[in-house]
Amino acid sequence: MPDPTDHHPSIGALISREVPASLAECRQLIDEVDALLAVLLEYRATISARVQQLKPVGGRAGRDPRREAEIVDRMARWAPRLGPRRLRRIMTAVIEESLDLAEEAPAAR
Ligand SMILES: O=C(O)C(=O)C[C@]1(C(=O)O)C=C[C@@H](O)C=C1
Repeated sequence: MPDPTDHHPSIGALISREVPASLAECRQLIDEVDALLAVLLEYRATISARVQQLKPVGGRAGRDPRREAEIVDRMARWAPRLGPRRLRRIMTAVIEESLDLAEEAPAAR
């Protein structure tokens, strides 16, 4: 898989900055990164809700552990310090919350 920052150069520029030395600057950068994470999580949840409508069995009943393991393994290539164990915990929460949202508010058709 190509480096994801190849397609999103502004993200590449953001993460290639040196980690700041001051608390205020670190928090400012964290706020910037968290805003991006929020936008991406929201978008991911929207796509996941659509997938639930497209699968023969959607929602929690159609949970696919093999697909979830593939997602984590692929992500671990781009987040080697977090690694698969932490990423699995993070992505399990992300996926479960997405399925929960999809049940509450199905994707618009
Ligand atoms: O790919 C799927 O089959 C999905 O339902 C999407 C998704 C996800 O949000 O990534 C959600 C639940 C599955 O267990 C696996 C992945």
